[in-house]
Amino acid sequence: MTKKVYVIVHSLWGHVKTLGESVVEGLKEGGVEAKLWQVPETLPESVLTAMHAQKFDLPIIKAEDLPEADGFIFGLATRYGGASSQIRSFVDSTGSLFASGALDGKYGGVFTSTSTQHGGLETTALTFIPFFAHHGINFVPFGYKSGQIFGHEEVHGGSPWGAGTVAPSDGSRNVSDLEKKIAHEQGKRFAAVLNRVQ
Ligand SMILES: Cc1cc2nc3c(=O)[nH]c(=O)nc-3n(C[C@H](O)[C@H](O)[C@H](O)COP(=O)(O)O)c2cc1C
Repeated sequence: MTKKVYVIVHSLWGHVKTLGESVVEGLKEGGVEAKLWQVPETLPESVLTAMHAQKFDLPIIKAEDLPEADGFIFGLATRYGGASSQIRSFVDSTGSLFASGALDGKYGGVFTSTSTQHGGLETTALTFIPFFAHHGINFVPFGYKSGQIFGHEEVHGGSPWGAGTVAPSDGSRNVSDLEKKIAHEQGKRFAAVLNRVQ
């Protein structure tokens, strides 16, 4: 049966969403079903307006949607070196799935977005792993095998943890072609891992 992967993002200005679209394309190329979701927004409208937040036409995920997928890849916009509270709030809503072990044995990955090169790309990924561990979800890293994150010719996000982008909050930089390529490859590699297991 075709495996199903949910790509779940929180994105205020679109960078994480753009990466998520490339991850979805890679997953599909890798032969699995893939769907892009966003987590519920938790900030008041007045704050979102002040932040010039964008609105995205993506379905909003609920905890009870998770068991139907074989894997999840979370798109994490960094806040103070970790995942945003919107993502944290969503994972905090998975308590009943934790209690029943509904996600045990599934597969998980992450990709990240920071406004600065060293503003938390790795800490955001690393500090999200306990969520997977507590649910018994197998973390699937991006690794180095594809070779795509070795280059030094241009500034780029992405690490052995997962794809990534460098997204200054003044909107002066869009997700680069290389970062999209890395995100696409992450999706493809995640699909390959899923297709290797029962
Ligand atoms: C409250 C807040 C805290 C942030 N903290 C960090 C941070 O610790 N490090 C960093 O590099 N960028 C930080 N950023 C920048 C965001 O991570 C960046 O703008 C975001 O990843 C862009 O993704 P998006 O366009 O999908 O929303 C912060 C942004 C906000 C609003």
